[in-house]
Amino acid sequence: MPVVRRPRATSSAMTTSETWNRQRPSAMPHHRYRPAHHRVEVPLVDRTWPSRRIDRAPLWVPVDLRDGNQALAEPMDTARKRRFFDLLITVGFTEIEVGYPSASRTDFEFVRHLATSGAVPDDVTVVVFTPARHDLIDRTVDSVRGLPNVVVHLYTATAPTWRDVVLGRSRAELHELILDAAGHLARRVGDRPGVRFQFSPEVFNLTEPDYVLEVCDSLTALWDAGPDRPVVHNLPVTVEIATPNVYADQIEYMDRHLARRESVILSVHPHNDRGTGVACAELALLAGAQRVEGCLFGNGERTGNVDLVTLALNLYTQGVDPMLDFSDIDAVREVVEHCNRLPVHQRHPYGGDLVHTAFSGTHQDAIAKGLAHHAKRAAELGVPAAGAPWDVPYLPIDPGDLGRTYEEVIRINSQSGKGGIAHLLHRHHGLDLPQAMRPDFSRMVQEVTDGTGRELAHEELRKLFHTNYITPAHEGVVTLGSWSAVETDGEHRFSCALAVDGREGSYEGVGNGPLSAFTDALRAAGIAVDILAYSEHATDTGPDSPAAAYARCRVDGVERWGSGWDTSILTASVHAVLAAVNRARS
Ligand SMILES: CC(=O)SCCNC(=O)CCNC(=O)[C@H](O)C(C)(C)COP(=O)(O)OP(=O)(O)OC[C@H]1O[C@@H](n2cnc3c(N)ncnc32)[C@H](O)[C@@H]1OP(=O)(O)O
Ligand SMILES: CC(C)C(=O)C(=O)O
Repeated sequence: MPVVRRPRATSSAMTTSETWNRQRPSAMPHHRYRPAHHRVEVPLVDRTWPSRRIDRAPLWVPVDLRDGNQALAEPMDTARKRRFFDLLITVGFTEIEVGYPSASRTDFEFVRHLATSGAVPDDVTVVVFTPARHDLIDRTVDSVRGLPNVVVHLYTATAPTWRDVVLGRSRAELHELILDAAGHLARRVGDRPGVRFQFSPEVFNLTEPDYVLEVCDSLTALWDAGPDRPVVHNLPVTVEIATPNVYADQIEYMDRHLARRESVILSVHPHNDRGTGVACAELALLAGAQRVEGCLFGNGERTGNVDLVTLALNLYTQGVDPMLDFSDIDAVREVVEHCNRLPVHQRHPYGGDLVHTAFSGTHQDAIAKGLAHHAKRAAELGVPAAGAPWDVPYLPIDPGDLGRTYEEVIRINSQSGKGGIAHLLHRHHGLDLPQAMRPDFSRMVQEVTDGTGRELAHEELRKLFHTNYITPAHEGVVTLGSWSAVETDGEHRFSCALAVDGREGSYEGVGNGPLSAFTDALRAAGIAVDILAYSEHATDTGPDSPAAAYARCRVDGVERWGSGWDTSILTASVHAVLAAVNRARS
């Protein structure tokens, strides 16, 4: 039998990974697929985009009413489109793709509705989409009659597989078809002021770069673009097939080589098939893109168009004005969900229900400390908390900036810890548990959440705290009847009626404070009590606000926490000690 030798490892990394990486080959037929670099080659070696920064917002162009709409099981009717359009205006978009007028009567009529209803503000440009067919171009041009600012967007797929399989045309034949359609469009538009042109070589990311340049440059010339009437060349990732750095190289290459560059607006249109649409758009901006097409919350064909909300708020959290207003993100989401009839995922960046919420203990602890630190910092700077620089762990954005409250930032389940629990009790019920008491209550909460497997709302936390730490003062084996505490010349005297295990009696104690006098009275009743820790605070502002008191006591050798809650601080503190006594003796 021949000896099969394993090839020797060529690097130390390989040797190491052979020892720790024990994954097994999958049974899936990965050999059916080709790596991206076999399908697309970008002649760029001296790329500069990796060391650039994005310091301003691009021109955002929402395509929800066209690309998003064409991906819906039930396309929007005029009422839904209008609601979406109005939202886009409110958010601040100034260029909006409104439809594919030659596709359907609904789309055509919506554009006519915009042209005749006064819905389009003077500074807003409407984009309409058309394939390269004379009859469909005619219908498109008819649709925009009366609209003052229009971009007519012509598209044709240019990638080899589409040329060969879908359109059945060679490079030259397809180029000819595009020029013919673009010429027809230009003739139909004539010298109408306020109309500009856009071209998308669909599947740009799989098209040979020299072919894209050839086609785009010829259109720039045909449409006679100039800096005052620039053409938009929109270079889509129609279907993602490569890592985002490849797209960035493609865009930088186009940025450097497109003719009459000052007369061209370089636009990008990423989809999200590999889940990297946002990364593609951001790297494309580094690489020279000036305009981004996408949809709110990433609706669109298959896995969606790039999400403009995420892109804009990513910029915002870098201190860059996104030029869009998402200060009521839930209202935006509500309209988008209504119009698309699709839900936004709970984990969706920025807009999902759960994205500002921490369930896990260490995250909650850090957030609670971070929020307290933020409030302190704002006070030191003399500015409202909403105006102070934001640097709170685990929260990349202040939920308040999106119109969210802090209510949902921390929620409690079995993954939670003492920091989060204390934060909720404090925030919602004014109970500021002493640090040393927090682990004790946290264990109690953990027992419930582990036992039920479910979340505990802040009201349930309060009840649990109340039942375990406050109620025992009133319902234990030691009950306190009428009592009084007086001070004479620095000496405190505590007189009370006590029932211990059902035996009633009157007792007195003295001490250097009311609580030590109370423990002295308890000692007289046969209960040895040491107060090991004690604290108290008002639970709200104002003279009538209740006080909370916390006491850790050693009672006949057993240590327990107790708590009291009363409008009188003294009563609260007496109850706290009594609750600890009862917990120790139960
Ligand atoms: C990446 C994108 O999002 S592209 C936009 C996709 N959006 C849509 O398709 C929604 C709206 N579309 C429609 O309503 C219809 O497809 C229409 C009205 C445009 C055309 O309808 P139909 O005439 O019935 O053709 P059909 O839908 O089958 O489209 C395929 C034909 O269009 C051709 N075609 C595809 N893209 C283009 C284009 N950009 N320019 C010209 N022709 C094109 C195909 O080659 C094919 O032609 P063939 O019939 O000669 O083989
Ligand atoms: C044609 C362009 C704009 C497009 O929608 C795409 O490629 O996804």
